[in-house]
Amino acid sequence: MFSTNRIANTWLCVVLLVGAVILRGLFVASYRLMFHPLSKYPGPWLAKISDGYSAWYSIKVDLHLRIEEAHAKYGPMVRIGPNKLIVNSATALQEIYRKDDVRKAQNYEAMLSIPGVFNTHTCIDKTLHRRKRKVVNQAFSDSSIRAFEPTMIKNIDIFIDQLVRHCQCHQNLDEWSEPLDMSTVTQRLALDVMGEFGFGRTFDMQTSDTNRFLIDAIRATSRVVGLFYQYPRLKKLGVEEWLKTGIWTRSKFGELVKGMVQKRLSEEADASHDLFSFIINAKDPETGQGFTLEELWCESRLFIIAGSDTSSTAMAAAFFYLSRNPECKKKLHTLIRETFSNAEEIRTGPKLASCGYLRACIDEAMRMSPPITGALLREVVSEGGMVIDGEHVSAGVNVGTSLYSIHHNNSVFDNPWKYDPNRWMGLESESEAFVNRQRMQRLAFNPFSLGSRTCVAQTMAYAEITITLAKILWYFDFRIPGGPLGQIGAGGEGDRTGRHRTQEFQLREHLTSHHEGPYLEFSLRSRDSVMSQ
Ligand code: HEM
Repeated sequence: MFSTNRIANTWLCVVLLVGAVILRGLFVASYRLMFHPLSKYPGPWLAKISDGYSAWYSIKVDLHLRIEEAHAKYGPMVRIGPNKLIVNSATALQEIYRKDDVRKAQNYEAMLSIPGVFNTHTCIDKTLHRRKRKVVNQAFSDSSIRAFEPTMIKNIDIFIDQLVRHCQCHQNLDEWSEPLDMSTVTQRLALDVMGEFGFGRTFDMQTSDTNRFLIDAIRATSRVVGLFYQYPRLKKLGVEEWLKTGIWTRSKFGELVKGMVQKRLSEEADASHDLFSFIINAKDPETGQGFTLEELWCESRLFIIAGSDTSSTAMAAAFFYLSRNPECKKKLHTLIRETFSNAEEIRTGPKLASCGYLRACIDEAMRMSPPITGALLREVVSEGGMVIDGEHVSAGVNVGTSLYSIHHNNSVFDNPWKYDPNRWMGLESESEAFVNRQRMQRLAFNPFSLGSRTCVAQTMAYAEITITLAKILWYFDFRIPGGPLGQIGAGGEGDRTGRHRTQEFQLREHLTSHHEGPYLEFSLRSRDSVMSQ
């Protein structure tokens, strides 16, 4: 009798609890659908009531495609989360990222690997960010990048050397190498450059297997962090513990970074020209405090991820588009041979700067496949809210523009899904309409974001990508292999998820992006060019 009552009571409690949860859910959903300041904006209905929508598509690495689809269906202003308004216009982009009415959204806090420890990228507080950025800016000044350039070129030359070996120098000039996955080799190069830039020592990714787990570790870290960025509550609920994805490689990554930081700290600040030579002794002008050990770890992790994944995406994308647009590649081959008299001349300076078409090909690759594809969220903090494209948006709302969508917005870019570097070439005799169009394009093109939170490393990234491409074009020709390998990295005809464009390099978004291919075959352009190696 007693136990029957107990069972009945337990059931009653369970039913009441489930009922309360359902009621609360219904209440929250009704509020978000009908009374929330964003209730008048269109969007997928699930996105309006829960961040679960963004989280799900973040897991599927497709969120940029779903946002693009929502813009096509609903127009330039779409609600992609209960509190997220995404606006697809060049004017909104300028208003959101350049104005002082916003700061980084609280979602960035979900990226922290140590609670309470922010790095330059995750800082939400504007004052703290200004102080960190001031220190980090020194490492990226023009003179600093110039001083680092020989080390960068040393690593690019290892890349070239490996390719020459891959081509097996003894072959006939008209023979082609085995296909090579450009995503993998550019990731290795970018990581070696970041190792040198961050800690004054290479990861030896290009020449040894030891640290190659880093590629998987970075991908696993970015996927987990990207998920929490979309749905911060998941982190608070302790979901990280359940996510076994890459836990082993992620902790190995953490140990490697800690080891490198410790080793670097045991040396003099100026032992090498790297990020640490600037931040080891930097002091906050107000508190007199320097970076703590935990801050150094977090800053280092950021640089390794932000600095490698992005540059390698840009390089892999450029190889993809050039291999599919032989007329552009041919023009570049001629340009590089006409501009430089030998490969050693290929470094930053007036000659490289004069290669406008090379820069146009790189920019066009980043327009088509931006290394960061998503909407970088900003919270409106001005008390009275702010106006975006004529619409009043209340304080507390998260706003953003998807880089992928704005880069394919057909009111800004003619034929936006076509790889066309000429759209970046200023042709003097063009009409006023053409000049206005170009001005609009420039306003909308923002692979490095804009305003006070723009990428700190633009100059360095362009130097790395431009020198690498120019050297490859100097030494090699490349082509797509036949068969299925040649299709890796491209969209598939008939795909219904937004990946149907066969001429588009496909990115899998998780904050930064992962990608595969293109697989390319290489052939040396002339033996003389290798002899000078
Ligand atoms: C093609 C290469 C690159 C692209 C397209 C790129 C893109 C971006 C973008 C879009 C942001 C803004 C992120 C946000 O608002 O959440 C950013 C920030 C940042 N990037 Fe890059 N990046 C590149 C290369 C690099 C490299 C090589 C480094 C380091 C060596 C780097 C370090 C950073 C840092 C520290 C920030 C945070 C800046 C701040 O908030 O003050 N990036 N990058």
